[in-house]
Order: sequence, then C-alpha cells, then structure tokens
Amino acid sequence: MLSTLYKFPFAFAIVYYGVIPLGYLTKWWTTDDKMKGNSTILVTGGAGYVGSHTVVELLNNNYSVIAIDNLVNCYSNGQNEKPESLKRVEKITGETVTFYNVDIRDREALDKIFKLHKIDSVIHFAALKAVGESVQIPLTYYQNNIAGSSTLFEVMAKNGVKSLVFSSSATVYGNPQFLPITEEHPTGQGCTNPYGKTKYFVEEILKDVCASDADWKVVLLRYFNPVGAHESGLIGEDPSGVPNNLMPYISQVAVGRREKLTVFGSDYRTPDGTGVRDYIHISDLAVGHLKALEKMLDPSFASWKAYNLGTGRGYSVLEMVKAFAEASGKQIKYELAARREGDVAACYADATLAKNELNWTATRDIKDMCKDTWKWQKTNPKGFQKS
Ligand SMILES: NC(=O)c1ccc[n+]([C@@H]2O[C@H](COP(=O)([O-])OP(=O)(O)OC[C@H]3O[C@@H](n4cnc5c(N)ncnc54)[C@H](O)[C@@H]3O)[C@@H](O)[C@H]2O)c1
Ligand SMILES: CC(=O)N[C@H]1[C@@H](OP(=O)(O)OP(=O)(O)OC[C@H]2O[C@@H](n3ccc(=O)[nH]c3=O)[C@H](O)[C@@H]2O)O[C@H](CO)[C@H](O)[C@@H]1O
Repeated sequence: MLSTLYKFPFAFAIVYYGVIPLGYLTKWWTTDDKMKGNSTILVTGGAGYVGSHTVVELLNNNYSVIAIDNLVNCYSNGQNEKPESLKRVEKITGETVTFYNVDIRDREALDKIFKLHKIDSVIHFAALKAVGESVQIPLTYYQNNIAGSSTLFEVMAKNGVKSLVFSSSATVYGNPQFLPITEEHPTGQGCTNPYGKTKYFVEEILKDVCASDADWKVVLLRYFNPVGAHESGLIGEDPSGVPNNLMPYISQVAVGRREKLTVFGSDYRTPDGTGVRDYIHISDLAVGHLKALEKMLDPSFASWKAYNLGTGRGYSVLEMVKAFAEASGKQIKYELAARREGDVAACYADATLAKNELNWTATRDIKDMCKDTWKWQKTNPKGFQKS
C-alpha cells in the first residue's frame, strides 16, 4: 500500500482529500521532496508569525517544507486558499510551500501527510497563544495546545519520525528568581495562566517521551519577546483585534490605528520604572530553529535539551517607545497607567548556552527590530487583509 502511495500520490490525494486546490496537487506530482539538498521539515502553525518567518529561512537554506495550519489565527482568502502569509513567503523566496489546511488534533489527516511525504523532522509552532483569553477559556487551550501536541507526537512516533523542535516560551520560568535567566532556572512553578501552563506541560510530556524511547531527539526553544518583521516588509505580525503585546501596539499608534499607548506600570524597580523585556528580532529567532535542526543531526545529541533564544539585553517600555519613534519618525503618544496583572518587572535571557552549543546568537539590534516592524506596518496598515 505504501509503495503505491509514493508512486501515485496524485491519485491518493484525490481519493483521500476530495477537492484540493490544483496547486497543491501539482506540487505533490512534480516535486520530489528529496530533490532539494537538505531534509524535509513539517512545520505546524507554519502560516503564523514565527512559523512564516521560519519557513523563509528553511526555504532559503535548501530545506523542503510541508506547512500545516488550521487558519485559526492567520489570514486566508478562503478555506481552500493558501494563507496570505505563505503566499508572501513564496514571493520572498521564489520557492513553493506545500500547504495543508489541517488541525494538529486531526489524527487521520496528520497520518496521511506523514505517509505522503518522507518527513525528517517537525518544527511545532501550532498553538493558541493569548494569555488573557487562556484564562477565559482554559479548556480550549488545554485541548488545542496539549491534546493537539500529544496527537502530533503519537502520529510522529507511529511513522518513525522522532525529531522535533518545540516552540516554548520564557513564560515557563514564571516570575524570575534571578536575572539573567539561564536554562537552569526552575520551570513551571510560577506559570500563572493556562497558556503558560500548556508550554510547561508540553515540555514535560516531551521529556517523558524522550525518557521512554532513546530514539527521540527534542530541542525546546524558549523564546523571550519576538518582535519585528522580515526585512522585505512582506510578512510580519498580524494580531487580530486590539494587540495585547507592546510592539504591535506601538506600531499601530505610529500608523494612526490607535490613539495612544497605555504604559502598564511606571513604579517597577527598573531604571525608568517601566517593565523591562528581552526583545528579539523575529528573523534571528527563525534562524535559531535551523540551528536546532542542525544540532539534532550531531551524533552526540541525545534525548532533549532546552535553549533560551533572546539577546541577553533588556529594554524598558519607554526605551522601546523612543526607539520606535526614531525609526518611524512618528510621535508615539502614551500615558502612564497602573501595572497589568501578571506582569513581572524585568525578564531577560542568558543566551550563552545557545551561543556555545547551537552556534547561534542574535545579530539584529533594537534599531533593526523597530525599522523592520515599521516597514511592515506602514506598507500593510491592516495586516495581511488588504481592505
Ligand atoms: N509570538 C510570541 O511572542 C511567542 C512567544 C513565545 C512562544 N511562542 C510560541 O510560538 C508559537 C508560534 O507563535 P506565533 O506568534 O507564530 O503565533 P501565531 O498565532 O501567529 O501562529 C500559530 C499558528 O498556529 C495555527 N494553529 C493554532 N492551533 C492550531 C491547530 N490546532 N492546528 C493547526 N494549526 C493551528 C494558527 O492558525 C497560527 O497560524 C506558538 O506555539 C507560541 O505559543 C510565541
Ligand atoms: C503576561 C503576558 O501577556 N505574557 C506574554 C507576553 O509577555 P510580555 O508581557 O513580556 O510581552 P508584552 O509585549 O505583552 O509586554 C512587554 C512590556 O510592555 C508592557 N506593555 C505591553 C502592552 C501595552 O499595551 N502596554 C505596555 O506597557 C508590559 O507591561 C511589559 O512590561 O508576550 C510574550 C510574547 O511576546 C509571551 O507570549 C508572554 O507569555
């Protein structure tokens, strides 16, 4: 049966998927994943903010990419349309992205993809990520992020694919007990919201999976605060509704979509009283995933390992406002307000381990982060949706 599948992927696709946009079939029919130099990577949540930027780096580095996404948090012209972010990725790279509108909780659909393609590794981004929303609808978050991840891992194991990079977050460290935060910092204890807990729980699941089967290789990447956009200005962060995070809020003030920024807290024990974070350019973050894939090919790499991805340098809210005003030439109106519940005063990484073991270090500074965000925002004031 399997050999038939590989010989006749076209027919298989029609039988199992019914109506599929012709482009995808053409891709299956004409492109042998192995024709490219590097390996084939399944990217879950590939149409999202971090996913799309990582797909650019993968394609630029000769990997073949199979992207899946259920479109819950990305813009598409229709259920059978490739998401706009991935169309833009194709424009940037000149390469085609194979895309499936699939939910990671859909075991059968996932299994078919693993059987259609010879997948070498998985980069797992797909998740719901709004902290406030996760407090309102925790079961949805546990179902999507934990049950979804566990289904994905089961399908991977069944198909003999046991190499994974997981999108984790500095949120697993909770309220920092020391700064800068190293990977040795305790995790899980201070996770105060369901979203943060899902990151911690999935990390724990993966550690157990590695302990049970020595064939698994897992890299947990703990992101600090990803910001910025691809230097082309073609892809970037596209939050729906009012942005929760600082950088997209500032850029929407600059472009005139919002009147002013509310600065949450000016009485923290930080140099100017506002919260300090380790902002990292999204393209640097994306490169970190390629370094993680390379690391897992090292014969000495076994089981799992966690790495911080940050710059190691913290910036306050007011420093970010100033840097963005300089990059955009726009005045950023703001007002000082009370602290936001759940916020910590300061959080920044010790990224030495990633430097030493992944040969990765952030290369873009705060000016690049603001310049690229502004380029994306001013050329796409409404994000990917054109009108
Ligand atoms: N952006 C950040 O600030 C940040 C920080 C730390 C960690 N992370 C993690 O990085 C990953 C990517 O984040 P992002 O900022 O790109 O978010 P995003 O929402 O832009 O991308 C996630 C993508 O996953 C898709 N998705 C969600 N649930 C799915 C499901 N069940 N099946 C298939 N697709 C699904 C969404 O449609 C979306 O396109 C997430 O796991 C997130 O928790 C993000
Ligand atoms: C509690 C919370 O949401 N945590 C998430 C948020 O971390 P952070 O809270 O670190 O990121 P953020 O961008 O929401 O906030 C950064 C800093 O800006 C401040 N700020 C933010 C928005 C605003 O309108 N005004 C303002 O002053 C905020 O108080 C903090 O000091 O985002 C991260 C990704 O980037 C992770 O997803 C975290 O889990």
